[in-house]
Amino acid sequence: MKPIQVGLLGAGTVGGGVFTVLQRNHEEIERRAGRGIEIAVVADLDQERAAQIVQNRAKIVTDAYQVINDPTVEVVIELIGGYGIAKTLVLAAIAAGKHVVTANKALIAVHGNEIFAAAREKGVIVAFEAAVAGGIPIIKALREGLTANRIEWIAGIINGTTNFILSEMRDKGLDFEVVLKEAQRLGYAEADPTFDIEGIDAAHKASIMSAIAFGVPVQFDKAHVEGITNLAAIDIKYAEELGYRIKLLGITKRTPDGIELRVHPTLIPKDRLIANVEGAMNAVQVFGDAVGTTLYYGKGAGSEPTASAVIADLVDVVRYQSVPADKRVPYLAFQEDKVINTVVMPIGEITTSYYLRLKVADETGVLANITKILADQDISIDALLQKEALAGQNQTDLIILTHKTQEKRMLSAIEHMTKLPTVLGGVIKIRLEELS
Ligand SMILES: NC(=O)c1ccc[n+]([C@@H]2O[C@H](COP(=O)([O-])OP(=O)(O)OC[C@H]3O[C@@H](n4cnc5c(N)ncnc54)[C@H](O)[C@@H]3O)[C@@H](O)[C@H]2O)c1
Ligand SMILES: N[C@@H](CCO)C(=O)O
Ligand code: NA
Repeated sequence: MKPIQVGLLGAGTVGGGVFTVLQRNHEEIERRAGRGIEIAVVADLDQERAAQIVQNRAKIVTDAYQVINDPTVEVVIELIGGYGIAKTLVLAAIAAGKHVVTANKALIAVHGNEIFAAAREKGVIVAFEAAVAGGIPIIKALREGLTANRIEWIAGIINGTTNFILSEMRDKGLDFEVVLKEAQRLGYAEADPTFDIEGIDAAHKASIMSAIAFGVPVQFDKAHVEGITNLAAIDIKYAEELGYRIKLLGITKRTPDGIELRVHPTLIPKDRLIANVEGAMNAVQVFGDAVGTTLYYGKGAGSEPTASAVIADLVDVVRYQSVPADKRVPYLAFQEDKVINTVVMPIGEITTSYYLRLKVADETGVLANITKILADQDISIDALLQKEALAGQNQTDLIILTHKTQEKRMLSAIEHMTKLPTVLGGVIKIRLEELS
């Protein structure tokens, strides 16, 4: 049988990996798929770079529509990125009746509902394993492997760039900017690295996982997003002293009042496996009612790890293209007419524990005032660390860990604390999750 003909849009970091891995493992891949896979035509605006990557293994064109409209092309891989032209091209490919494989989490998170609706109409597959946690088969795990479970929550380190930055800053004392440049050089960072450092990329991925876990539409616009740019080195240090590590987590939880969907720096107990995921590595922890906790670990970025997921999707297309559309695993794991519009709770409504850092005057009665404010909001203290005042200074750092409370109660307590004359400056608040 003739190999399935694939068209590639965007021959960059990931596209290069797809060529390399397909070539190196073509025998194994064909034995698994039951049919060869051949990238026949590639579109890239940067002809020079594309030529270096493609190395005469496929025809190269500049115009993406030449790929989409090529009658021999059955599957289009979209590796351009972003939700601008990529959206137009993916919808055009679907309209032309092509199956689509994409690594583009921004596109799926923002326009996924529209794209899946168009694909359903045309009966084509849209596969996006590479979009969440790169090479880790987390989409497959959530959609298929865990399908017996009522999933309760997911928490993941799903952005390699920020995990790399946090690890290098902590271990080597390197500056934020230096580490970010290195992440860019290694090909981990997004075209616009603010997507990484401001938590947007992680929120894209968390929104996709949330939809698949809970049978809700993709709701990136409802996610609460905080990145790592306001995180101070001193908080990483104090967290360590208290037995915690700070990670940028993407979290989604089922609660009786709705779904929590949030990305922010989070304290995690140091002895949790996920707390020890370092460098650009990713890990996703999923709690299902039947299976309990499961953990998925691996490379979430980089050329070949991401290509691993793209090619797995290509193999799925080969295997399932002849299966009638309504008999395939649904795009978002739940049957389309069973997707429910469960509310995503505003951040004030969520419940979690907290780390607080206050700069306080080194005077008697300071602590009593602060603990009273917390008690008034019904917030219970779990641990307290008061640093010794430096010689000649009559101010000191006070660190408080609380038990779980509602965010709006905490915000109210912080407002009251800030008004105390003995609390100097703002109160730093970082959320804390036990993940057990
Ligand atoms: N790099 C990673 O580790 C990684 C991991 C997971 C997912 N992704 C996702 O994979 C996608 C590709 O990432 P990448 O790192 O390979 O990007 P890249 O910037 O290395 O490659 C993108 C390529 O697309 C080309 N391009 C841009 N506009 C085009 C157009 N209109 N027509 C044709 N080609 C065009 C560019 O010239 C470039 O060669 C993105 O969606 C990214 O978020 C990347
Ligand atoms: N910029 C992303 C690439 C993988 O999606 C990261 O750093 O994880
Ligand atoms: Na993946």
